Amino acid sequence: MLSTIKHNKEAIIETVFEKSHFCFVAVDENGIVTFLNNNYCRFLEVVKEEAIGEHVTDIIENTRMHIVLKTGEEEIADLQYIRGNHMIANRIPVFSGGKIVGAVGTVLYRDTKEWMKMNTHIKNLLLELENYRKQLRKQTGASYSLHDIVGSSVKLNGVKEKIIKTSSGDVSILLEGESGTGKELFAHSIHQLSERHNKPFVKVNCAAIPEHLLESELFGYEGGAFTGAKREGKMGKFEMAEGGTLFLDEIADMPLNAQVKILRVLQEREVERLGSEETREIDVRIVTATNQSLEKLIEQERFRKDLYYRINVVRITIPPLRERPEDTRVLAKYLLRHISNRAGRRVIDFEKDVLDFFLHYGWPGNVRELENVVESAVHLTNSEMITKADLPDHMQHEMAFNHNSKSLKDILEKTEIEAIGNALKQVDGDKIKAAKLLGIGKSSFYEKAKKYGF
Ligand SMILES: Nc1ncnc2c1ncn2[C@@H]1O[C@H](COP(=O)(O)OP(=O)(O)OP(=O)(O)O)[C@@H](O)[C@H]1O
Repeated sequence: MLSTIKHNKEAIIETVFEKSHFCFVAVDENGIVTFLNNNYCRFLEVVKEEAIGEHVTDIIENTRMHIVLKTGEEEIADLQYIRGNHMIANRIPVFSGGKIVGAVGTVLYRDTKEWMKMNTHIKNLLLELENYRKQLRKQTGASYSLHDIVGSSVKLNGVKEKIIKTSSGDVSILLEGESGTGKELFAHSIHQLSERHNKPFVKVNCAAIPEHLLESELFGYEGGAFTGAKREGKMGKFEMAEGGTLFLDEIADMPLNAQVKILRVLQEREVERLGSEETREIDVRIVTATNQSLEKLIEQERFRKDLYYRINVVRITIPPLRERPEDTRVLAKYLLRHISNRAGRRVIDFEKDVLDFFLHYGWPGNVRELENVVESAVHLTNSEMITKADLPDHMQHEMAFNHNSKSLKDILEKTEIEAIGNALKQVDGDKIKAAKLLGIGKSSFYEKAKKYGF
């Protein structure tokens, strides 16, 4: 390559400067034009011989080449208005022996139309790519990947790393974590990162399907297998996930009968539709999630130990939001952007005290709770900023308290606010019942409720 350049230096320079589509100009340290290629001459409608030797400001409208000579700083992709158009220019100072000896300028696009054409072309390609991605996600059922999981706390990054390490391969993964921590997002990501990514991702929410339907949902049935069954029969979720991933969400709620059958399917790698004697081979990877302790359920004999060992080959624990407060701010901002776009409302940010509060709040409902709080605030706010007044009442109470939460009196008050709020929630706002629940008199309850604004 170097020897080709050496031997054909002039021809190469000629091609780069004269034959390429771009416009080039070079000036010396005083801003005098020393080179202007034919393209640029045509664009400026000047004669080359007459332009060379003139000061660049006399030849090029709105140029900044002389300024770059002074600042010594390059200007890349700058918009320059010239001959009725905005063009896109680069200006680069030339140094020799530590001194500026001139500058070169290139025009990348002679007008914004040219640039727009290129931009539209790229945008169209990106749109096409996104459409293919969407189609694939629709076909496979897995809509999220690791990129959709917002947050970069040490704890969350640790989880992401574990997911990356274990996704390829067929090992069964148990995701555990409190409700709303993002277990489903991680299950999708595992599928997307695995070799099975272009095969189906099928989710079964074990808590949402009535017990008597669970087996037919999972294993399918033959036509006429039971009263009410479809004539043509039905494919079960195991078969639907063939070649891909079956995500069993809320596995702790799986009835014991179904647990036995699932264990058999996992051991034998074959399913039998209800009402059929025929077995069908299946190749499915199992990912499960739980927000309850399976160990406790085993102690209570509500979960089978053998199934537990099958599904718990790799266990990944998703930490609650309160244990990774660094993620709260970025998540809140991401959710605000996402929700306000979807709602078509211009809400751009949170007031500082709201973000500070988010950082210290306990988030018992985790990211789902944060999502709900942002959603309701976007709809309630009257301005472009989310303020304390746009938050749910219980948060406003807590925020008011947090201002001066040092003394024992404050701590007692905080506890009272929490207890009263919780009691009222439990009894649907009935103050008499709430007073009873807390074991205090009616008038004392009314007094406190009034004090705290309930
Ligand atoms: N890190 C994250 N980045 C972006 N969105 C998130 C993140 N974590 C959770 N979410 C969002 O929070 C909501 C709850 O997440 P998800 O349903 O995955 O939680 P879960 O742990 O499966 O809850 P459950 O146990 O109740 O089923 C979803 O809308 C999800 O998109």
